[in-house]
Amino acid sequence: MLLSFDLHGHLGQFQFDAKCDLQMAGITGLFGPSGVGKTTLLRAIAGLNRTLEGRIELDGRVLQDSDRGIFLPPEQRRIGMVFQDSRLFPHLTVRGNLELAKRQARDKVIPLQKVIDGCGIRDLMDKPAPSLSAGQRQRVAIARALMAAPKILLLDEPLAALDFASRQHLMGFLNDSATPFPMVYISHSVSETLSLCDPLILMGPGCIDAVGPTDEVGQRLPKRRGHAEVTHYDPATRQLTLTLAEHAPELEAGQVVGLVSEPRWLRSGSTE
Ligand SMILES: Nc1ncnc2c1ncn2[C@@H]1O[C@H](COP(=O)(O)OP(=O)(O)OP(=O)(O)O)[C@@H](O)[C@H]1O
Repeated sequence: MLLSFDLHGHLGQFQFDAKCDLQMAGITGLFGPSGVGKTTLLRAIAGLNRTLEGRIELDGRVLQDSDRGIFLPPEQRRIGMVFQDSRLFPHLTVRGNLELAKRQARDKVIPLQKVIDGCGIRDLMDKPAPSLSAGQRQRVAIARALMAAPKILLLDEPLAALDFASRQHLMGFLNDSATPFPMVYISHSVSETLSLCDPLILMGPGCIDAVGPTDEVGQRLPKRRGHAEVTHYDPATRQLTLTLAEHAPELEAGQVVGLVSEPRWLRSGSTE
């Protein structure tokens, strides 16, 4: 399924000019520093941003062509979108939200039970939407977007509110679900992007910097340097325990995170 866009315009002082032809399959990562226009691009593709001029075409269908005065509204684009702070229909339960989405689906529906298990929302089904925590709401928002069976799904930091275990579980499920619904996935986490996404789009300020297979483009992602304190040293096994001094969700338990320089206290066999 081909997604093409050629969009340009201003958002206040911010200048945007991005062009790309993307063969959508699986999960495409959209990566770049804060403020370069990732959300702006996804909102434009979904039809939620009328400020940018230009052309968007998905699977042979023109969604926007400013020269010809074409701008399909979001509900006619069949594009799903999950934001970091997605809202659910507040007057409905979780089940009600999912059933409503299912009614919009035309084909390729994933069985409800599979979505419930994949998103880990079995215990939430009869809860009113406003009673959910941020992480629960996020899981339901992903489930709802999948139930609507969009042509493509745009995910803007969808796992940001989730704990490590839920994130791992959902990443596995999204990976499995990406066959019928190709996805574009924004994340600030380097490890999440590298493990989940292929190909990758790298954005610079208001523009596309690179597009290509994760093997190649992934080399350009920033290498993170973690600051950690030594909280334990066992002289018998010479094993160090480090505690990260900052939140670094992309670093996983058991991962080698760095090198201790000048470990004077190591030589003396003491942690003083
Ligand atoms: N409605 C608006 N009016 C003026 N400027 C805007 C508007 N929306 C976005 N911008 C500006 O456009 C730029 C891109 O914003 P955008 O949210 O798309 O970036 P981003 O790459 O998604 O950032 P982040 O990773 O922090 O979410 C920013 O400089 C932002 O201030």
